[in-house]
Amino acid sequence: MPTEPLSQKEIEDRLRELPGWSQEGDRIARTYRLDGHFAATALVVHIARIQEELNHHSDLLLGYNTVNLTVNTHAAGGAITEHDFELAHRVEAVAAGHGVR
Ligand SMILES: C[C@H](O)[C@H](O)[C@H]1CNC2=NC(N)=NC(=O)C2=N1
Repeated sequence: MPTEPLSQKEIEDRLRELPGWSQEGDRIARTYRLDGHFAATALVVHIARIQEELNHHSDLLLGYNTVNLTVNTHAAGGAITEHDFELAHRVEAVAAGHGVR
């Protein structure tokens, strides 16, 4: 998959396909709200497995019942690339199963 930086229009077009996701500076971001701390922690573990499989890793912030994910592509100098959106879609595909609100 290419690691070329996406243009601002490409980023905005792709974010429209990802309700709940937004651009925060040079990253794309999402916060999930779960039903308690253990559920939030379980989602973090699941995300970690996906990230290892993709070899693409976000920064995750675990709160009491929230998981905040922010990501960009280090290999592209911290730009937003297709890798970041691939991760976002993979996480979205499993998040509902964790009972996100
Ligand atoms: C060597 C290894 O493939 C790279 O460091 C991978 C690991 N995880 C990564 N994660 C992110 N967010 N960006 C990268 O460029 C990246 N590269």
